[in-house]
Amino acid sequence: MCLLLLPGDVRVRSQVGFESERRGSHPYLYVDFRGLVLAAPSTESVSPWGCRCCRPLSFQRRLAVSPSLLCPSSRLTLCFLDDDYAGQAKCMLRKVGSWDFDIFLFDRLTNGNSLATLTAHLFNQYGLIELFQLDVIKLYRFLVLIQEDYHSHNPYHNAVHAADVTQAMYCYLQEPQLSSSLTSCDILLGILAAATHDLDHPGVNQSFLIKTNHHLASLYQNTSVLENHHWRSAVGLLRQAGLLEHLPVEDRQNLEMRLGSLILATDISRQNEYLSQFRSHLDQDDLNLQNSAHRHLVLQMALKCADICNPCRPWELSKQWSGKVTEEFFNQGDIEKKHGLEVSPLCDRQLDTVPNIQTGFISYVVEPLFTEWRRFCSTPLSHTMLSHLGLNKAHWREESDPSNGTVHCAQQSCLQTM
Ligand SMILES: Nc1ncnc2c1ncn2[C@@H]1O[C@@H]2COP(=O)(O)O[C@H]2[C@H]1O
Ligand SMILES: [Zn+2]
Repeated sequence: MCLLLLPGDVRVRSQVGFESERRGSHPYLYVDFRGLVLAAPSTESVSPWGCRCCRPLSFQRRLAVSPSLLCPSSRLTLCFLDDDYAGQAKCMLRKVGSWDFDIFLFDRLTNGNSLATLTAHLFNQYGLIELFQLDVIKLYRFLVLIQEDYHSHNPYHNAVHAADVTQAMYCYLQEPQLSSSLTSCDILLGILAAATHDLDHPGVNQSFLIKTNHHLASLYQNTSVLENHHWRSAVGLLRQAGLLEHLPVEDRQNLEMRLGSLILATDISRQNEYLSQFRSHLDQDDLNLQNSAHRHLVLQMALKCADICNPCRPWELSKQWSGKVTEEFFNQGDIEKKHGLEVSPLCDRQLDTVPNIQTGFISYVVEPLFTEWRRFCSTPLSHTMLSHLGLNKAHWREESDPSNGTVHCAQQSCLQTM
């Protein structure tokens, strides 16, 4: 059984090629989805793999081009993978629940389509399409829309980060305590929230938006500005794709509200609020996963963990994320300097260093969260994550300049400004 829509699938490639020749420049899309072959005219739903205009092709072949409805200023390209790459990507998905899943490799093997591919796979794996009677074409359309709504030029807040968070979320959803109590609605929301939690991220933080009088800051009254925007963007794309339009209006509204509550929980400046609430439940040992409010809190905590789990990944993966997030911070600092604005904490490439930022972030933000998570979920995965975290912190400590101890304090105050 083929669980995955991969553009490299031989059937997909050959049928598109055939239709493409027969119909001139309007190829049909044929997608293998759980053994089902679907067809959709490209003029209606375009490529499930989205617009390549902003993203350089890696090492794969460009075989067909179709007009774009998603990106009118450019043309959509259907890129098909060599069978080798498709095979390797499919192979990787068999281990989608492994903590050492290499999302960077997966993104290359799917030609930059890790988010859409992974999310579609998880929808399939959980049977969400049948459970929620989803229209697969609308689902593809939605997945393409979200993938393309991430800014590919952001070093960190791009679709690969969203794919990484979605993969981590899947690992947490598989934890026995969660898998035995979550409803299919919780699972749908968990995956949707992970995939959309940073939609349309501009690559700068909230304090930058506030001090530059960005319209989003005034729209959301300087409160969880980015997270509100990610949520509203997600709702906009859900409605645009019509993915949930067949559901009763109250159910749809309820899903949208819960989605918002999950995404808003990723506001790192509010971490202590969520953490104290979670900690007090753990202290009183009163979390009851039959209670929907408690399950929702656990989902919020799971998403928060997934969002900042990169320092808990094996070193080779973790250090890549550290480099990317710092590059984005420093880019912001460069813009601030250029415009004579005060440089935000951690954003000064002349003063801040990757090792110092990492040791501070791990000690003050990541460790406290994952320590509580392990109290809740004392599983091999939780122990593995904390063990990587300790090793990675030791790596960064070795590399950090001992004379630069002030950065750790800066990191604490930075919880307010991230
Ligand atoms: N490895 C890291 N080092 C420093 N900050 C990080 C790291 N990973 C995530 N973050 C910050 O944590 C924030 C979590 O929410 P965001 O994804 O919006 O933005 C993230 C970054 O600002
Ligand atoms: Zn994020």
